[in-house]
Amino acid sequence: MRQVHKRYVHHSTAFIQSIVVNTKTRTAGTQELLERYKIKQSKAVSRKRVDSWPKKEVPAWPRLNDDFNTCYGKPSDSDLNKTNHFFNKAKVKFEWSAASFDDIPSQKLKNLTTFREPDCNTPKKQGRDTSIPPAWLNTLPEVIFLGGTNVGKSSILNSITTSILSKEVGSLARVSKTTGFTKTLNSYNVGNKLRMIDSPGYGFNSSKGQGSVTLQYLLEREELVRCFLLLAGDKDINDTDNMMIQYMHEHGVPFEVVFTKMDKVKDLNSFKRKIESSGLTEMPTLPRIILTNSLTSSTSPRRFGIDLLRYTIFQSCGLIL
Ligand SMILES: Nc1nc2c(ncn2[C@@H]2O[C@H](COP(=O)(O)OP(=O)(O)OP(=O)(O)O)[C@@H](O)[C@H]2O)c(=O)[nH]1
Ligand SMILES: [Mg+2]
Repeated sequence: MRQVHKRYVHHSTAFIQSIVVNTKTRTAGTQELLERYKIKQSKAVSRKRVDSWPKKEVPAWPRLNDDFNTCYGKPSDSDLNKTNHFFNKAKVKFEWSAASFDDIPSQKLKNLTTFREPDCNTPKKQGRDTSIPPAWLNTLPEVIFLGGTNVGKSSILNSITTSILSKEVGSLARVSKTTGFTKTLNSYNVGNKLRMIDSPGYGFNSSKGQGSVTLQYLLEREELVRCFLLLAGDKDINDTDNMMIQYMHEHGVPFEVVFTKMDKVKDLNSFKRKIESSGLTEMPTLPRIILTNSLTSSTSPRRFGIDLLRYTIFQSCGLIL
């Protein structure tokens, strides 16, 4: 019986069954062999199913992240792993909020040390503590998310700082359906290596003051290393977006373009035509074009493009070559 086990252990169920039928002797050993074979087969089938899931989950649009950025080449797996590891593990802290450029703590300090004349006659104000936490004053590279109101600036900040495996996005920056929700520049310290700045959007339900704080920040902030201009994938690029692109280009402000809400894009061909006719791919500064979704849905069940965005941020901060 032992020999039969050895000889037929790799044969098909039908063949083993035929032996059983032919001999008409359903011995305990053959039965056991059959059962084991069935279990092995069912495990192989379920393994196959698991392997084929991710492919089915990838919609067509994330592949455009390669097509639109051919001049940069694909980041290596090891670099992507390094950046993902950093953003997955880094402690992220909200630090300051600024309604005007001079409200930014380090700018406030600079102004105080530059312009304040010693005035011995004025008595010191009592009670109010105006000290700035030293942690807010350390110089770190900064990136800013810009774009129209409701385009998904606060959501992308949450998406970057949430583990890529998690479907639910964190709520560090406040997100709202109300257009024009973010009213100030808001700074988030990421692992004490860099700062990400959320900004008030331009366009509908924004104010002149919010626009000027952002523009002043773009021109004067020494710590700024890269802007990420967000455009909604499911909407047209409007005049204000074009003015912003022109403004950054003319003033030599380095920027990349991030398309958000790609999960809402129904016609990928017309999306491609939109990019081609926008002139973005012909700009001499060659902005990266990064396509993302911060919310998951049945058609985009994972958050795509976030790893490339994380990598680009990390690279622009000089944290990876
Ligand atoms: N479907 C989809 N919705 C998104 C995505 N990103 C953001 N949203 C939604 O868009 C709305 C606005 O998102 P916010 O992140 O608050 O946008 P914002 O640019 O910060 O808006 P303001 O602060 O008002 O300028 C919210 O209802 C988000 O849930 C996305 O990738 N896909
Ligand atoms: Mg916002």
